[in-house]
Parts: sequence; structure tokens; C-alpha cells
Amino acid sequence: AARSLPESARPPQPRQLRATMTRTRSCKKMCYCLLFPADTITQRSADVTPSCQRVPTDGAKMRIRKSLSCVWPPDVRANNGEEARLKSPPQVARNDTLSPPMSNLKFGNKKLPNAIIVGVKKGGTRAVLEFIRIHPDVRAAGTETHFFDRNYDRGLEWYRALMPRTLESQITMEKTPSYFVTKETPHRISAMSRDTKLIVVVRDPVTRAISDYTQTLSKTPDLPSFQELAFRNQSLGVVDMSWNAIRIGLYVLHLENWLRYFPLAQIHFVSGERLITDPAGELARVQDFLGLKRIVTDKHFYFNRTKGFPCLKKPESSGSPCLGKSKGRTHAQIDRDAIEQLRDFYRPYNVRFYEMVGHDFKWE
Ligand SMILES: Nc1ncnc2c1ncn2[C@@H]1O[C@H](COP(=O)(O)OS(=O)(=O)O)[C@@H](OP(=O)(O)O)[C@H]1O
Repeated sequence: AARSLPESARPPQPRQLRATMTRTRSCKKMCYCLLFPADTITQRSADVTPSCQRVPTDGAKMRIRKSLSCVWPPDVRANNGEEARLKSPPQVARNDTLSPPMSNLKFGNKKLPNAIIVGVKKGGTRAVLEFIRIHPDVRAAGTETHFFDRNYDRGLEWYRALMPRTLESQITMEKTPSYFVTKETPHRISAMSRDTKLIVVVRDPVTRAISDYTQTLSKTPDLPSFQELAFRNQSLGVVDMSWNAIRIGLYVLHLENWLRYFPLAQIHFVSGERLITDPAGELARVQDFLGLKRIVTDKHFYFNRTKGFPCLKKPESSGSPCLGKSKGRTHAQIDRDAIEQLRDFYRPYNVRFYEMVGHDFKWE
């Protein structure tokens, strides 16, 4: 009976079904590849593999974006395509309906960042960047660019070239923690764009100083003791404010400099402590601040007991779900008196900082 029907009215035959499914799968693979090229995470190569290149024509953009909305599978949305981004790039199947050939496509443009994590060193800046970049509307430079402090003379085009390609709807981000304490940086960022959104991850300045010292010690084993560096005269309780590990923690002083160029509403403060105890809560506030839909939620995290930190739920194949060994080191042992003296030293600065930002971080 089927033979007597016109071809279009017949139920699909097994071979036709297989062909349709293969085409759909090929289309999906191609789209992941286009949206999440290899440079998103690794920065190892400046661009995607030849089989996944993209073209910056508006026509191509529109075509891909339209097709994405119909093929994006919920399971990949849930992990934001990390799997697709981190696996070796899928092969693009031959598809005669696409013109120009997909092998010539370069997709999206490199934009100057809309949002920058400007500090603070050892506050938890890497965690915030890695957590927010799983959002599908965020793409980020993986390494610290140090443009506004060390590389400013290279010019904005040099800086732009370091950024990942983004769609019109996506936010470009970078993080360089030393910006927060560099005098020239606020002015330079506002010269790039006064609309730049700024994120500062702050942490108890005493713990931050010890973390900073621990990191330096890991690279310089013959470093003087923490106390020797932190105090001009420990018995008199005179702190050496010129030591960087101490100076960085004077948040209120650095913030005053930023407020000469940016309104407070354009600066979002993440609590480094809560980032560990409630990463989803902190990320919800970051997403709100960036005007993003709350897509990164508690479903994306698990608490890794061995590491003692929240880590991302990611497929095994996509690399370590936790940040590297340089995050979460065991801190150098510092005697309690020194810690108490530093708490007394920082207290008035912390109080002024709480007042300025309108939030008590409870570093007591
Ligand atoms: N999820 C998760 N995993 C690992 N580490 C986490 C996490 N969340 C916050 N932190 C804290 O981040 C601290 C390192 O901060 P930064 O990334 O800003 O360091 S750096 O300035 O880029 O070197 C790091 O400091 P240390 O513990 O002193 O190593 C951590 O306390």
C-alpha cells in the first residue's frame, strides 16, 4: 500500500530516518563548534581548528544563530557547552546546503571587555572568572592580560586581539587582579569605556596577606619570615604598609581612587569567603550585576572534600573541575599574636570600607 502513495506522503523508511538523524547530528556538532571554539578555555591556540573556522559576515551570523535556537539540546545547555568546548573539536560533516563552505567561517568579533574582574590578588578572582564563564552569554580571556598596568603602551588594538570572539549578545570579560591597586588603572579603564562594569573579589585582608605570602614563599623558599616582612617593629605593633602583601588589603584607600572615575553602582564586590561557602549565591549576584539571566546555579557546583573548595560539575573529559594546585594551598603558619596585631591594624580600614560599599563583610 505504501508503494502506491506519493513519495512525500509515505512514512519515512529506515534508511531515510538514518539519513535525517545523521544530518541533525552533524548540524548539532557543527553548531557547538561554531559557538564554543577551542580558544574559549585554553587560549592555547589563537583560533579554532581549520575544520571549525568561522566567518564574520552578518549573513553567516544570522544563519547560525537561527539554526542554534532549534537544535540546542537541553543537556548541553545545562553545562553550557563545556563538554563541546573542551573536547577535541568535533568534525564538521559535509553539508552541501551551506554556502560559503563552513571551513571558511570565522564567527563573531573580538570586542574590548564589557566587564573586568579588577581584583584583588588572592581574593578568589580565578574562581569567579571560571564560574561566570560557564554562562553561555559570557566569554573571557583565559590569561591575565595586565593591559592597564604593564602593557598599556601596546595600545587598545593589542588588548582587543587578546579577547575571544563573541556574538553580539555575549559579554567579553577578563581578569587581572593587580588592577585594583594600580593608581593609573581606573583612569585608563574609564578612558576605554566609562560603562565598563567592574568586579572586585575581596577577602579578609589578614588571610589574603598570608595567602599572598604563601604564594611568594612557594616560589622563593629563602624568603624572610612573614613577621619580618609585615612589621617594621613587631613589639610596638608597627606594620609595614609599604609591603605589597599588606598594602593590597587597604581596600578603602584603593577604592577611593576608583570612585574618582566610576560610580559605586558600577562596581560589584564579591565576598571571597562566601564564594567558598555559597558559590551559587555569589554567582547569582554577579549574574544580576552583569544583567545576565541566572543560569549558573547550585546545580553547577559540588563541594570537593579533598580540595576543601567548591568545584564545577564538569564531564571527566573536560579537564579538572577544580581550580589548579596554586589555589587552595595550605597557608604558612603565622603566630597568633601577629595575626591579632594585623587584625587591629586593618580594623579601622575595614570599617571605612564597609561604610563606603554599604556592606559588612564581617572580617573579625
Ligand atoms: N572554588 C575555589 N577553588 C579554589 N580556590 C578558591 C575557590 N574559591 C575561592 N578560592 C580562593 O581563591 C584564592 C586564590 O585567589 P585568586 O584566584 O584571586 O588568586 S590570584 O591572585 O589569581 O593568584 C585561593 O586562595 P588560597 O586558599 O590562599 O590559595 C582560594 O582561597
